Amino acid sequence: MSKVTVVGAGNVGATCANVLAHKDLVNEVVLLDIKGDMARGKALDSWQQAPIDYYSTRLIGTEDYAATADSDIVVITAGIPRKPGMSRDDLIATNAKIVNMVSSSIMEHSKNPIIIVVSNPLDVMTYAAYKASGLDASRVFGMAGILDTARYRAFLSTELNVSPKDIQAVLMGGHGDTMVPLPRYTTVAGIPVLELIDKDKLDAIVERTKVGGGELVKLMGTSAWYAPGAAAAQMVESIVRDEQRIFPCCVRLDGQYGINDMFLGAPVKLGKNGIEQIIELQLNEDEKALLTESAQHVRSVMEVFEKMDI
Ligand SMILES: NC(=O)c1ccc[n+]([C@@H]2O[C@H](COP(=O)([O-])OP(=O)(O)OC[C@H]3O[C@@H](n4cnc5c(N)ncnc54)[C@H](O)[C@@H]3O)[C@@H](O)[C@H]2O)c1
Ligand SMILES: O=C(O)C[C@H](O)C(=O)O
Repeated sequence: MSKVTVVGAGNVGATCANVLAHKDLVNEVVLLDIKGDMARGKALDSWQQAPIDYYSTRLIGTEDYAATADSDIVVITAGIPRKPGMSRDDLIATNAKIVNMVSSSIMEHSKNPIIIVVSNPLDVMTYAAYKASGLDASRVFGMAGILDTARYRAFLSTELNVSPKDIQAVLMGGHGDTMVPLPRYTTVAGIPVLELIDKDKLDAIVERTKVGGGELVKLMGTSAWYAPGAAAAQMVESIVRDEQRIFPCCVRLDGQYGINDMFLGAPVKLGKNGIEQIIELQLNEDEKALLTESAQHVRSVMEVFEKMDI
């Protein structure tokens, strides 16, 4: 694979492009934005970092989809972020149109790319990109779970005073306050987390994780970008290197977990073909109930999307 396009040269997109360049994975990263000069400026700035940080990935900034031709992977970060007091779902009216238009424009220039959606509301925007692109569901998926578990792992790392490198976790459901962190599947260097932390402290961390995006929106007046940009780049890396890594991603469920025809967070294997496998965990009744509640919420936002005149 030789070419990745990142659409949206704002906070998340520019960070993702910069992290990708540092990984030296591909020949070219195209950064596209309706603000062409902003995209050109950020691409040039990142390219001028190459002699300092030693990478060869060329960065091109543009507003012209012709420059995205034959992209292997496209990361969509175009769209507005939320402000304090807003939910991610409040972004749907603006972002559905943007994601729809971006996905169609990408398909005019690339035959069979893999699309990773970042724009919010994530689960429904991934569905929008799937519909507009006409690609197989294994090639259209969303970034959320890596970010949400990273927050959960970071909070646990602070509480337990252990390296975040040693904390493994998985999380399911929609990318919103109904997300489902799974303590039963959380380990610290192989030790079940419940052997290391009191249940009430763990419950507090789970609750903080669920509103982790909102915590940052309150602090900054806009949403996060360092961890989100790096999370999307990590997905690209697993695909380009065909690593077959297992991450929670927003994927189309087709009967798995008893859920049909909707995009929702679940653990998957990521490789050169995109989603190589959806992993079905043996959830207990409580976990299943939380997942059902989360799916119902995403379904209600999907219904809003279906009624929109795009
Ligand atoms: N999935 C996640 O976990 C996650 C994490 C962080 C942010 N997000 C979402 O990502 C999106 C971007 O966030 P941000 O902080 O980078 O916002 P931002 O405002 O910094 O950047 C968005 C960029 O999109 C561009 N844009 C708008 N319409 C466009 C179009 N039609 N074509 C091309 N570019 C267009 C804007 O010009 C802007 O530069 C938001 O919707 C945000 O909610 C999702
Ligand atoms: O919280 C947001 O609005 C952005 C993103 O979904 C996040 O979780 O950081």
